[in-house]
Amino acid sequence: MSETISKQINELRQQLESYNYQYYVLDQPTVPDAEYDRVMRALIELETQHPDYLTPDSPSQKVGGAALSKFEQVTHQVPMLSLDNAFDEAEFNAFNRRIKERLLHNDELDFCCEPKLDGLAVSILYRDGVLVQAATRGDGQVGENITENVKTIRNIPLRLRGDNIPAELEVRGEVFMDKAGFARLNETAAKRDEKTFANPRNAAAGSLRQLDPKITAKRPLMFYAYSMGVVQGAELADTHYAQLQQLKDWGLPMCPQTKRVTGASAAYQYYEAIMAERDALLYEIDGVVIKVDNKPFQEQLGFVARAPRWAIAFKFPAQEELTQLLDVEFQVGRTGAITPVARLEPVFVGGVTVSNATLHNRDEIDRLGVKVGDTVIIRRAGDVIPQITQVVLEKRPDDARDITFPDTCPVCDSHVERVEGEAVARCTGGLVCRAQRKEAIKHFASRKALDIDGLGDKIVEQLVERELITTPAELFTLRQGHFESLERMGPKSAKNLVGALEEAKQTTLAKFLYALGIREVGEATAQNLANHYLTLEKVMNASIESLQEVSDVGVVVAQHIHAFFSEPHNQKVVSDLLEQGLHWPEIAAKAESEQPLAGLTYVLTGTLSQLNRNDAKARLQALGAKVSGSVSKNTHALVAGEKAGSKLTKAQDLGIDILDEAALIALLDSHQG
Ligand SMILES: NC(=O)c1ccc[n+]([C@@H]2O[C@H](COP(=O)([O-])OP(=O)(O)OC[C@H]3O[C@@H](n4cnc5c(N)ncnc54)[C@H](O)[C@@H]3O)[C@@H](O)[C@H]2O)c1
Ligand SMILES: [Zn+2]
Repeated sequence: MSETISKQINELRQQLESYNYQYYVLDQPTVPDAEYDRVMRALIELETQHPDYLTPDSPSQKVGGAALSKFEQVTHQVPMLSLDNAFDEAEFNAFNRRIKERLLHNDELDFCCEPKLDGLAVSILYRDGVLVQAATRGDGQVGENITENVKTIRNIPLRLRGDNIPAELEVRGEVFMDKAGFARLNETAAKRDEKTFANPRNAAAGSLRQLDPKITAKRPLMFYAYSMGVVQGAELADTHYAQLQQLKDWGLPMCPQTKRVTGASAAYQYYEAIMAERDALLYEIDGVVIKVDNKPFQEQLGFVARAPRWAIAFKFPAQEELTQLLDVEFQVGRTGAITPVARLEPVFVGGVTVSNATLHNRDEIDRLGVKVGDTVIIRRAGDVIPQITQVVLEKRPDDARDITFPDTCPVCDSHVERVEGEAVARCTGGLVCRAQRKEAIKHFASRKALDIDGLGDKIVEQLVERELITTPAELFTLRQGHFESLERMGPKSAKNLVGALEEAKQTTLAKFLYALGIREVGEATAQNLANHYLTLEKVMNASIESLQEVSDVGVVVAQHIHAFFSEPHNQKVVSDLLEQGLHWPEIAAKAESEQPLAGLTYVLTGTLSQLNRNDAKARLQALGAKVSGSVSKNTHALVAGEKAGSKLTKAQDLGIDILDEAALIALLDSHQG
């Protein structure tokens, strides 16, 4: 029995020592604070039940981590301690009861309430008002000399101001990084492929413990004072709150949210109010610190091994927790984007139970290096959706398995496309995929596409939900009776819809191509494709290389078009549509007279006020003209709008014809059928 207890205790101690090392020395924690706190509680519980095993070198009796030897060491005349924790209201009330009993005090106590800043404790020594030394907490007894680094923090005065300045004043407080500064620092680091910090606390610690103060100076560090250490040659106030005011008068920054209250329930209200404000605060906090305000009471209460009895860190519910990644599922969005979603062992974090988290895309999976079966850190802060922030590698099981992205859509089995340079993978079955059906059919029927009069979004939704149609082609198989069965649809509207469908069958190749909803193929691109290839068959068979010859089509769009028409499901819908009788005038059959600008190259420049640039281009192309982006001796004419620049000058130099917008409109109108 006793052997197993001692073994258990040793394991917990070793675990905590390793966490301490990663956290305090490397500034790189591997588990969330909540996990650390749990292990610590388990240790304290065992040590309380079996006091024989309690030793002074147990992590439960020690503060922080050892001072790094690369810095000069500073011995603290008054030890820098940690704080005891309360994790809920009952624990906080127990704290209040304990101290009142110890003080034999029946009335409500005054408390000084402060946000618990998530940074690191620092001691700053002023002699005759001048900053002479600064040190980290280290192990509480011995810290690191970081004077030059602390001097670079902008809101720390190098010289005190005001009256009655003590001969010696040791100020204690927290150095931290605000949320915006932390985000910027990590962004820059990520861009340079440098290591990023897990949280603002580690970023602050890592920045402050730099051997080169010039690096510290570049980091957005801030300081708030929260107590005094050694003080000589000054009268001090007899409450903690009033002492903070004295520090403020001497020019030291103090947290603006600090407040004095009377009684435990007022302190609890403060805790709730700050928790509600938490997301809006500019800096990260992990709770509030409640301190007995009366200084003589503080002295009476004194200390236990590693913390004062007169204060407590009342922690907020954890925003980071450990859980296990059970599986990864792939969801298809309404535009075909395939998103990996993590299925998690349900865990209570940030105030809710979380069982799913998005993994965004393949790049994110690679960045995390995560496998199914891994223990991961999940973070949920405020309203932000839950994120997996880190993998706990030391907890990886032997049978952890790689996450493989599907080659085919999990919904419709169409091919999955991943365009180079884009993080997102997509289902190419735009016309058939159940996940994309509603959007695809709405787009197909929209005004600039097939323009099916009366077929609004609500109707499409009903048709799809009732499974009356699964593809745009099936729209044309619907009879009046089908429409009449829909909500709020009279016989007359149903009849009109059937007529509108019949009418929509007569279209143009450009509109048909646009209606298919190929990614990044807008109206203008569809028109260019039609002008270039003249027939649907040629568009469908075009290679990626050939597609790039079409004006405005780059490699990405070419890949989208090619992938779309390579997908057999889509080919089937296209042939179904043709079978339903969709048709358009053959462009190739156009008489010469209908292509009056064939062989002529136009260039558009400057701002057009009446025509939109894309329309102007499309109309020129419809008349057979080529529209190019640059002026050369082959240019037939330049259309110059307002504020035309270098292209106009070049055209003038080359003696090329120049049209203004009015002339262009006249030209287009003169060829209007
Ligand atoms: N994730 C890990 O691996 C890991 C490892 C070690 C420690 N930790 C975390 O650190 C905690 C222990 O660290 P700790 O000993 O620094 O204790 P603590 O951070 O829980 O509390 C003490 C510290 O609070 C800070 N503080 C902030 N605002 C304050 C204020 N207004 N007044 C007084 N102090 C204020 C001071 O720096 C003080 O040293 C653990 O509970 C755990 O959450 C995590
Ligand atoms: Zn699909």
